[in-house]
Amino acid sequence: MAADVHHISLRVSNARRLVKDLVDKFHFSLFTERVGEGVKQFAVRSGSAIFVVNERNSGEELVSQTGLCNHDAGVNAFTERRDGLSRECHHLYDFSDVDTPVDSVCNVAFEVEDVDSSLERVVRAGGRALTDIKVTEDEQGSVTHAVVQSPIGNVVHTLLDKKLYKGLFLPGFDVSADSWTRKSSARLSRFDHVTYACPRGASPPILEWYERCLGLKRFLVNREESEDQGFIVQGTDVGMRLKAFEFWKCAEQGLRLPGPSSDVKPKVKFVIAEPLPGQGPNQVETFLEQHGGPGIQHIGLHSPDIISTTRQLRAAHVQLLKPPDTYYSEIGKLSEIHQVGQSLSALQDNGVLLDAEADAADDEHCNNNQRYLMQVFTKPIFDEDTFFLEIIQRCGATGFGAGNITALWRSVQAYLDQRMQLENRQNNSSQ
Ligand SMILES: O=C(O)C(=O)Cc1ccc(O)cc1
Ligand SMILES: [Fe+2]
Repeated sequence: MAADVHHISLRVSNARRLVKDLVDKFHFSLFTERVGEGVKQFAVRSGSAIFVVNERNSGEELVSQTGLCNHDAGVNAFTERRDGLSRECHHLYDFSDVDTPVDSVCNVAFEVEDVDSSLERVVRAGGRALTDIKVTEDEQGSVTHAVVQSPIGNVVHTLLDKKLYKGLFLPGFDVSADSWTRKSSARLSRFDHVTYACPRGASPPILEWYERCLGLKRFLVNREESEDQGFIVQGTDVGMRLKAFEFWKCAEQGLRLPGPSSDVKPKVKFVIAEPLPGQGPNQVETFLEQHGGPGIQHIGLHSPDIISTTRQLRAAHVQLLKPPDTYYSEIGKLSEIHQVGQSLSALQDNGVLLDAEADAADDEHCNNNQRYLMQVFTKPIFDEDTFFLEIIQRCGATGFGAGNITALWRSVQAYLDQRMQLENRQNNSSQ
């Protein structure tokens, strides 16, 4: 199935507050919104990355009476209907059957060639449609969509076809009254990857679902990964299994030689993280506990200039995770950094991690063909220790670096330990 991410929806208790943060701190622009009785949906964009911020509230009953629902496309032999229509219309292009008790990222919406055939494939492969096929329209044209349940917790996927639509975003959304935007010298350009957290042993059926229902394909996280075990990150205080998958580029575009002149848009990647057995409390389990089940743990956003973006984030008081002090003095790290032409002090001052692909960094003749990536991570952006953002700049590298994942794990662990100590101290002093 040829598809790509159209937008990602979040469901939060205070939508304006999050939108303001995304604009002020991450330099997204608020460009369109759908605000009515009991409904608040805002769309912000940076490059091709679009977040729809939906406000969760208790006003769902109100919505079926507001007349905002659009007509059904009619024929649908395979939908399990329940009372989905009014709830879906609460957050248009979404489905809020099970409302999350905490802020959460709940919908990765895909743009597809044809909703009918995509939905048929999902249902034939054992997936579940949550809504009928719907057509929404305004004077700019029409959009067809349907929502399917993902195999992961509260995450759903909206399948959208907007070939017949010329408007700014989607029918039902108006130009935002506020149009918040910021000047920016280092704007985030696109979604790079979406990382799910799931319980131990849960990744095989999840992968199968994505392959069967949506046609995504597994790829290896890095050269150290084994096909059946996934990439195992394990150390004294580290333990998780990672598997990754993506839409297969060639299925849609035919075989094209990759290279600087190629205009093939990189596809969003998906990563599943599951904790290994025998671990103490760790970041994947903390997510599952505080989120109330599996879901989207973090999203990687691509920056064309990660050092400038990180400086901008720090100036806006975004809390970023610092890697352990030893990270930059690990054996080989300095030469890895110099070999790809980056500066240790710029990376270290900003807490940016760098990972060069082994074969490229080891080969001293490989200077013009270096493949590396740089990453930096925020602390959780909601009230709970759940969802966070990552800024990533890829310079030829397509996977995920083993060294960086371990460093990230350790810095998240240090942050969680600190939070736990603080809570314990507060509890003790209030007794
Ligand atoms: O390295 C990345 O960017 C990943 O997305 C892998 C990953 C997944 C889960 C974690 O808790 C930490 C790292
Ligand atoms: Fe990531």
